[in-house]
Amino acid sequence: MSLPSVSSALEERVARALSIGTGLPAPEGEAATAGNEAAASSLVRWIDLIASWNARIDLTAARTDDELVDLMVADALVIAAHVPRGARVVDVGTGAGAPGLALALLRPDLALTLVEPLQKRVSFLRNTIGALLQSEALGAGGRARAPFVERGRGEELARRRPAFDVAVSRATLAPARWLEMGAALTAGAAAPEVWVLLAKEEPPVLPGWEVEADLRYRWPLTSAERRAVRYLRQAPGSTASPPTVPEVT
Ligand SMILES: C[S@@+](CC[C@H](N)C(=O)[O-])C[C@H]1O[C@@H](n2cnc3c(N)ncnc32)[C@H](O)[C@@H]1O
Repeated sequence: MSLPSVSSALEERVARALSIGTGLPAPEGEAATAGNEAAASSLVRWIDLIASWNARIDLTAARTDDELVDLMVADALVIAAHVPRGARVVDVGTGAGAPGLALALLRPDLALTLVEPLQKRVSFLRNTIGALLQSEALGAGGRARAPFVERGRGEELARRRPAFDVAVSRATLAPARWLEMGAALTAGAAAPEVWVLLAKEEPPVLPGWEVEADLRYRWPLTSAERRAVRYLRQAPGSTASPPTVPEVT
C-alpha cells in the first residue's frame, strides 16, 4: 500500500540532517547507521505523520521544521552508531517516537520496545507503526520484529524484571533517576548498557556502572549542543577507565 505523498521540503530536511550527521565518527567494527534511502524515506513518513497529528493532539513542542527534524532524528543517529547488532532495546517515555522509533527505522536489526503512558501518544505510535508496516517502510530489510508499543510507565515495567540489553530515554525522568531505572530494566542482560541523553547537565553517577563513552555533538540543522553518555555495567572487581570524548568537527 502506498501512503499519500509528503512534502519535498521535509524530504530535503531529513536528507540534509542525515548527510550532515552529528559530526561524530561511527566506532570501528560496530554496526553503522543505516544512512540509506529506506531509512530516510521511513523517517520522512513518520515525521510527516507527527506534523499532521500534532495539529490535533499535543505531540511535540518543536517551533520550526528544522527543530522538529533534529529533535526526532539526531540523538537516535548517535545511539544507532553504537548499539550492538540484534540488541533488545527499550525506550522509556517515547512520546512521538524519539529516540526509540527513529532508532528502529535507522537500525532494522534491533528489537525495540517503546514505553509510553499517555493513550493519545500510544495511539499515535501504534497507528504510525501500522502505516509504516503497510507501506513496507518497516517491513523490509531483515527486521527482527516491528517495534512494540507498551502502554505504561517505566517503573511498572522495571518491576516485572525484563531483560533488555539496552535502555534509552530522553526528556522523561531526571538523569540520575533514569540511570537507576535503566539499570533495573537491563538487570537480566549479559552485557547491559544504558544511555543518558543530556543538553548541558553533568552525567549522573551510579555505583556499579561506568561511563564507557561521553559523546558531545551538535544537532545537524539547529546546531543545538547535545551530550549522549553510554554507561556499561562494571565487571565485578574492575576499576573505571576514563570515558571517550571524541571531537566534534
Ligand atoms: C517530554 S516527553 C519526551 C518524549 C520523547 N522521549 C522526546 O524526547 O521527544 C516525556 C514523555 O514521557 C512520558 N512519561 C512521563 N513519565 C513517564 C514514566 N514514568 N514512564 C514512561 N513514560 C513517561 C510522557 O507521557 C511523555 O510522552
